[in-house]
Amino acid sequence: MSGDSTTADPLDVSIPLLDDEARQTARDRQAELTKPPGSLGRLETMAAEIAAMQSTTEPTVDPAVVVTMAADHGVVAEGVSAYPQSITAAMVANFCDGGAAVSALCDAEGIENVIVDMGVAGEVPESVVDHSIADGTANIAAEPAMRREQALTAIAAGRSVVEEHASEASLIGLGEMGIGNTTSSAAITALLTDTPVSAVTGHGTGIDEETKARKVAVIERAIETIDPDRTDPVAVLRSVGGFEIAGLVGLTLEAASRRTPVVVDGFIAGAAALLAAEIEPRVTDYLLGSHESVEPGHEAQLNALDLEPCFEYGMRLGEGTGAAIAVGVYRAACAAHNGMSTFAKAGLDGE
Ligand SMILES: O=C(O)c1ccc[n+]([C@@H]2O[C@H](COP(=O)([O-])O)[C@@H](O)[C@H]2O)c1
Ligand SMILES: Cc1cc2nc[nH]c2cc1C
Repeated sequence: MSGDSTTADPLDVSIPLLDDEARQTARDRQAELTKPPGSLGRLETMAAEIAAMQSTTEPTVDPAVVVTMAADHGVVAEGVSAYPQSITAAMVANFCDGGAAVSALCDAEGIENVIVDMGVAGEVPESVVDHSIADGTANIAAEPAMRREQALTAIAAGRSVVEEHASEASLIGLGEMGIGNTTSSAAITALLTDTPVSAVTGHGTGIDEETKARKVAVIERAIETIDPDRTDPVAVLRSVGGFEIAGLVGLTLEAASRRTPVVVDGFIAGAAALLAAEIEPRVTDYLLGSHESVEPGHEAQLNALDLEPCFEYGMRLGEGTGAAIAVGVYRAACAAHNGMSTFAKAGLDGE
């Protein structure tokens, strides 16, 4: 974002059109590479789409950065998660020690993992990027999660994270951590995809059926009581969202404005992507799929965003784990595209 992020309107974003010429050049090259046309399947399309996003003849994912944003949720007081709130801060410390799943996967893929505190209720290590808005959101069962001004500050913070920690990134993966955030994400998804709450609410960290029924009731009551204007994404975000979700909204908007592809992770990242797309629909041009989450509402998000997942491995962890794995897939697509020989060069053109 140009200028001072504290005074500029965080929703004011200009997203460039995809470069159709670069996409066509990439497709033409794919047809000349030493393989039967189309034989690399979706890897061919992936390379061409990244070329159109980056406006280049040599699409790349490197350097790749996964940003993991963390925050707490007041709604955990309603007993909607299988784990206590303190796990959020504990996992942030684990990210910093390199001991989390996302840490191991980022190490394996040569990805930088940036950890951001957007509103964790508890002590976090000093090495964490600090954009904490408050010690967790309010309980949406009783009141809106945050003030509108807090939502806007969090979006601005997400945008500044790109400038300050991922300005050189060729690709950014969305990651998050926050006990209770599947409740927020289900509420956002129900509101923005016009789907019944029961159809988009899942087992999160592993709750039983009784707890899931309570989770559905809590979300339904929150939506009924707060009754946000569904056509105003910031109203939806501030009513039932979370600080880490708001940060990811800003991150996504800013990355797209810089032609940087964004790999959407699971259900919570998907909720952030839905909100970003409501703010600026062209953001969807710059989104790439990762896995298909076990959370039932993920499918409604992927449909609304017209996003194809790369794999379905039964994952439901978040943190940016799916995005980190997907980087390897997109890297493979770019490597084949850039590194292969053509029929003419390799003397395979039948002469
Ligand atoms: O990414 C997903 O699809 C996903 C699905 C289920 C759970 N999670 C993670 O689990 C936490 C939220 O689960 P819960 O049950 O506390 O709402 C949060 O830290 C997420 O990163 C993530
Ligand atoms: C241990 C643990 C790790 C997580 N990572 C993302 N969400 C999580 C939830 C729990 C409970």
